[in-house]
Amino acid sequence: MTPILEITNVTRRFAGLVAVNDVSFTLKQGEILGVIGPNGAGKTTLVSLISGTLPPTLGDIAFEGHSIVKLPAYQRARLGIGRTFQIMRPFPGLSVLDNVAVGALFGHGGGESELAKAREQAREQLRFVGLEKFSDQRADELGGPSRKRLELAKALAMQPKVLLCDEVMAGLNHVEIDEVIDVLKRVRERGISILVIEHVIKAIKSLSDRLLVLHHGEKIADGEPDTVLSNPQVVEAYLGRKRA
Ligand SMILES: Nc1ncnc2c1ncn2[C@@H]1O[C@H](COP(=O)(O)OP(=O)(O)OP(=O)(O)O)[C@@H](O)[C@H]1O
Repeated sequence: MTPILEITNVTRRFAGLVAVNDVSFTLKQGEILGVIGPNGAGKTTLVSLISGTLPPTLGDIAFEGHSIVKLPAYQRARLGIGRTFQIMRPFPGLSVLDNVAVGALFGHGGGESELAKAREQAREQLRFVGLEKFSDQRADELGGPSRKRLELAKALAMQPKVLLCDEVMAGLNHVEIDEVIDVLKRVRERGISILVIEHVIKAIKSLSDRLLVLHHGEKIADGEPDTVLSNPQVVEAYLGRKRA
């Protein structure tokens, strides 16, 4: 079966710095792939390269077997690539409901053409992530944990086939992390493939089918979570440093 995403020899340079260095991997249909690595390893850059907010310097990215590397971000979103942002950016003057409705209006397949339908779709996503009771509140008045859920609801309203999650658990407590894990597992049950960047090892281990490790922009491991986490190079590069 063709992988839903195929990243081939992708490199991204910023002036003298190589943020992502010749990285290749696939995301299979219906898979949850965890991406870990120390600060500055290139994780967010990788998500930006896939979603199209940054072009790669070299390499190719294919979605459902077709190269998307020349497409702008909005076209990739319409094909079915949704993402959350590490730095959350709700539209400040809009309600929680309308923040999500914007995603529904512009999402996969061109989105809902009418606002009423978009709001209905937004309501469904807010129910799904457990934020329905905040629907009429202004988005910029939400607390941190709820903003993380809002990011997820916004991305889901675009009806993606692939969801790219950039640290949706950062700053959450254990209970909130378990709730987000539950939401992401239910997202996968809907048939959506997920690439998730996370620093919380316990969370990403319980969530992911496979783990990929980046270090200084290079892929240093890719495989079954227990095997990857006991790889000496990974322990040295990531876990060792984190404990220090
Ligand atoms: N727009 C940019 N211009 C210049 N350098 C950048 C830019 N974006 C990222 N970088 C650099 O690229 C490297 C990789 O950054 P990136 O944000 O992808 O890492 P990360 O693994 O997501 O880190 P963190 O875990 O801290 O979020 C870093 O050295 C960063 O400073």
